[in-house]
Amino acid sequence: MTATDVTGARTPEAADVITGARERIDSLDDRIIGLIQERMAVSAVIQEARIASGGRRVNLSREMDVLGHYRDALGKPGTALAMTLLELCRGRI
Ligand SMILES: C=C(O[C@@H]1C=C(C(=O)O)C=C[C@H]1O)C(=O)O
Repeated sequence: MTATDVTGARTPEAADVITGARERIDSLDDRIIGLIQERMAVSAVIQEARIASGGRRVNLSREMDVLGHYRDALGKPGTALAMTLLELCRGRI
């Protein structure tokens, strides 16, 4: 397969642009995944502390703030992204 086949570009120049930009996206995705894993670990510390103190794992008012933060920054899809992050961090409810 040529670079143009793999990228869907119709010229070698466009294929070069796409190949370079895809490398940046792959690197960004690795960093995003690392940040999500870090978020999961910090969230777990909070949940464990609350449960050990006799509280509940989930705190809905805080989750509303998190959802609002993502919605304000990213619009409606931000809410869906935040819901997925919350599920990753505290499991399904
Ligand atoms: C981390 C917390 O605990 C839970 C997980 C949250 C999160 O991952 O953002 C938010 C609220 C809680 O349901 C918290 O209360 O801050």
